[in-house]
Amino acid sequence: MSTSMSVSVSAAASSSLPPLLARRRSPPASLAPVRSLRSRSRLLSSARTTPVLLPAAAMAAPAPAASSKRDLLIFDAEENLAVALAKYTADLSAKFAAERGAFTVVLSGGSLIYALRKLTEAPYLETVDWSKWHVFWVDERVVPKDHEDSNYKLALDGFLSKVPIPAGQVYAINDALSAEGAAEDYETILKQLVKNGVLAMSKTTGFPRFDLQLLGMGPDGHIASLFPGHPLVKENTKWVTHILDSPKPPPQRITFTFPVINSSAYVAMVVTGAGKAGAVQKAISDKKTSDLLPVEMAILDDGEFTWFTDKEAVSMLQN
Ligand SMILES: O=C(O)[C@H](O)[C@@H](O)[C@H](O)[C@H](O)COP(=O)(O)O
Repeated sequence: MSTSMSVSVSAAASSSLPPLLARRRSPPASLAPVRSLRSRSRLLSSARTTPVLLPAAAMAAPAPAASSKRDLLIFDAEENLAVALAKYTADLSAKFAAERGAFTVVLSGGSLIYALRKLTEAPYLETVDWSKWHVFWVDERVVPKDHEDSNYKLALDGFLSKVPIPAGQVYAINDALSAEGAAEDYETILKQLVKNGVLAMSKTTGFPRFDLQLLGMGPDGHIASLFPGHPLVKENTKWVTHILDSPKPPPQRITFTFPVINSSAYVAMVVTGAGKAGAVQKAISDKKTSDLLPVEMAILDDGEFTWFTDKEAVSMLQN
């Protein structure tokens, strides 16, 4: 079992790092396997990062599963985060296109879409094999697709309209249905894609295994439309469910459930800004309480979970 978390900080940011992180640039010999450090270095080779390993006790997630791995990347500026996120995503696109002939990518709403902007520019616009992409939403607001609140519209305007992904491989919700109907319909579509081999299944969990989920986190620690204290965080049967009383407007949404998020091969948790520092601090702390935030419940069964953060988002970690 691997309970380590590796930490990488942008070289440009190192002089202003909190002492805790800066001090741990020379890790003791007893730390996590070098293998995991090597794989991170390869993946982020153009991000000008200096990987550092922290001991499990310092950066533990709650009970990681057998093959899960967690990394914390800290960037001095959102611009550098966006550069690294584009390379990370393009590298995974190439890997899965070669391995499976398809790349299943899940988007959230919010600031994540802006963070993907470098993928729409050179070199990625030309080098990524966009024909292999299949795009999904981890959550969607139950509004018409051209509504300002639509996560589909947000992604279309900021990302999808700028890259040549085949239209038939972009899986928006059916906005003519109720929230309950749209969730059931979305789950049916996922099951069809499993049958035809586009979407993988986890051999251990029995839930679909997306290649990459690109997620954001709210200041309250919510991810997808799974909110703190809401009964939906305990849903463990459905793949997709609905919510009628979302504390973040609009109230009606559909969302992937935790078993689907946690069956992913890769999750990028993209979190910036001081407003999220408290939730990041709680999520990364080794002191776990019974009132877990939804982001703390994102524990991959067999995959790699990577935080993409900026200095502001980790500003409470030294405490
Ligand atoms: O539909 C939604 O509301 C989003 O999918 C939501 O889950 C989002 O990812 C987080 O709230 C973070 O949003 P920000 O990055 O904008 O804070």
